[in-house]
Amino acid sequence: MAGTSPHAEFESLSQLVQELVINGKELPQRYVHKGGDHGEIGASFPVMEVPVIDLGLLSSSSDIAGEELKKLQFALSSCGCFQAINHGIARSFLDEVHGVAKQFFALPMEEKQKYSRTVDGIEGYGSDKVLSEHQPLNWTYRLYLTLKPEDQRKLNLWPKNPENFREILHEYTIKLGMLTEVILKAMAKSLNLEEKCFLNQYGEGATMTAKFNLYPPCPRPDLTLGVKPHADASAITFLLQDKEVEGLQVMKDEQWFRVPIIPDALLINVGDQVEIMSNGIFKSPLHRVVLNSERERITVAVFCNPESDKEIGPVEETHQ
Ligand SMILES: O=C(O)CCC(=O)C(=O)O
Ligand SMILES: [Fe+2]
Repeated sequence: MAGTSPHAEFESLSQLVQELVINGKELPQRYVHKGGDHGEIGASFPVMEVPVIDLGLLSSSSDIAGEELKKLQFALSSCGCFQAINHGIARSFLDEVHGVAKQFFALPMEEKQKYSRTVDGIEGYGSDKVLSEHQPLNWTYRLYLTLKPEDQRKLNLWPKNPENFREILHEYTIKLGMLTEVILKAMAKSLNLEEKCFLNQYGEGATMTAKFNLYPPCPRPDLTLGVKPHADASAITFLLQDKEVEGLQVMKDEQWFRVPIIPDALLINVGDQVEIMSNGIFKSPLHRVVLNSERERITVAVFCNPESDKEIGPVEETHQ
């Protein structure tokens, strides 16, 4: 699109997806993903048995906690993710987090565009940033926001509608901040390492960002993706899945597996930073999002990243 600004292109593409949702037209070429090295999209894939970890048991008597830590260690070194249950966040609160995301995405486009990502920024509402003519686009809208450190929040991009959006997101940040500590400690303990060794590298001034994802229904889920294959650059990621519509796939042993929905569970995955800190024992899994032709899917990912100017590296005791 020579002659138009990237922003104008972004605007017209975002309208394109909106039109497609309404009119159900053919898929534009820009959205066609060739499977490439990562294989087919539309095939039926097996369900992955993602280990379910009861976080409440981690603080119980040592035998029971020991068993749960073994399960955690297995989960993180095999598929790189687990379903956390009994995590202390009420079902009704998780429903509210999902609910405010749903209400925001249901607003008219003009209202959502008040929170649009700017041309040179990464935060805010929008679809894929177009960096090259040949880049396959993801079939998604997202709202990306910094949560922590608090003084780095761009509150002008935090929706005022629905009116409890900001309050819910603030509360969710606090709850996940506490869980991050619990999980980083458990990860270290599961490897018989000093319990704070990951947490110390993670640092006091760690960054948390949220990505609210909307995947509209897609007329050709066999040709395109909601998110192309990637591994998260975070230390760990919390994913609040849609309770009704599946879509996440994780790669293990060169094969895609579907991640099942467990109501009330938070899916937690290792990111590249913890893979490094654990000297590669824990895996930052390759994952992608497939689409549904009938139904939209809404998820909320929260990325927890080590303090930005802290150097990280494999924890000493993991060196062979
Ligand atoms: O929406 C999902 O299921 C996963 C999203 C994801 O992987 C991401 O935002 O990094
Ligand atoms: Fe991801």
